[in-house]
Amino acid sequence: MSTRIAFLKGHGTENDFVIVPDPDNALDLSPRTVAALCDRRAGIGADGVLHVVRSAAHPEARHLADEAEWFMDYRNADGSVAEMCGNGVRVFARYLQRAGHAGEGDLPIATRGGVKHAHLAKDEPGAEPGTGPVTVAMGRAALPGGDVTVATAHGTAPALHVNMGNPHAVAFVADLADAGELLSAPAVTPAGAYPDGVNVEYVVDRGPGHVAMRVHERGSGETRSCGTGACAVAVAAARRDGADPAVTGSPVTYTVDLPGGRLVITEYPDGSVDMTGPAVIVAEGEIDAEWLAGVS
Ligand SMILES: N[C@@H](CCC[C@H](N)C(=O)O)C(=O)O
Repeated sequence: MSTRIAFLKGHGTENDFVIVPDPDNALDLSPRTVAALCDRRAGIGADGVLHVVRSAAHPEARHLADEAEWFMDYRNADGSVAEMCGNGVRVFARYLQRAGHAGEGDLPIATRGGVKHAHLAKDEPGAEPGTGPVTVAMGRAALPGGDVTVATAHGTAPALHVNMGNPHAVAFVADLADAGELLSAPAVTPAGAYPDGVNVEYVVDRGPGHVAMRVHERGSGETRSCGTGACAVAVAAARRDGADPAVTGSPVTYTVDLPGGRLVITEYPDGSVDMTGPAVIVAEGEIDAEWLAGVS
């Protein structure tokens, strides 16, 4: 009889995750293991893994344990590690709520990009419990400057370098189809602009304060949504539109439509960025430990 390991499946605007609760950090989630879990044919299938560990039990988060009880050990679908995942934080918060580790209201979550504060909204009257939107205080965007271009077989576009804890190149284009099929990562010039790789966003305007985007994620390919990407896009759009909350003293909000849904992003005069969107748990199950050992 094989041992079984609990998992859940969840998504935020269809950026989907295998959630692996492991409070004591007892599992060895190697890059191969993560890639096998995320495999959409031979595994469970997801854009990434949310490894749920107590901060005190993880060497990368121990120093944050006084601020946040839980550490989101996020991995991309290819097994690589990333600093932050915006949709992941919302889904992670929803999991903690469902598991009884958190209630409605504020919830600090440790990430490799520092502690992020999630806010689980009250459910609408009559709605299923645990279905309200989740807002995450994402911190400040950094715009290091420098000219960057992104290229696919379909063409080349100028892009803005934005860091939301993880790296992004944001390109405004005439049509989202201009990015082509995005089956492989767009080439970025200059080659050394992103030594650790980059997430690339293609953006079109939908109206005042309203954009739509596609994204090719580092380590996961084209996904149906990217929370940090939507924040990077909103900040890039605001600067392009001549709106800088630090200068005007007024917050700026952008609605960002993604293939998997809608996120609302607000940047405040102190530079902090909030992201609001849905977070859904769709299934719970058990991973066969023998299978996992075989693929690791
Ligand atoms: N989908 C995520 C971003 C996940 C990390 C990214 N692929 C990277 O390597 O930086 C989000 O919602 O932010």
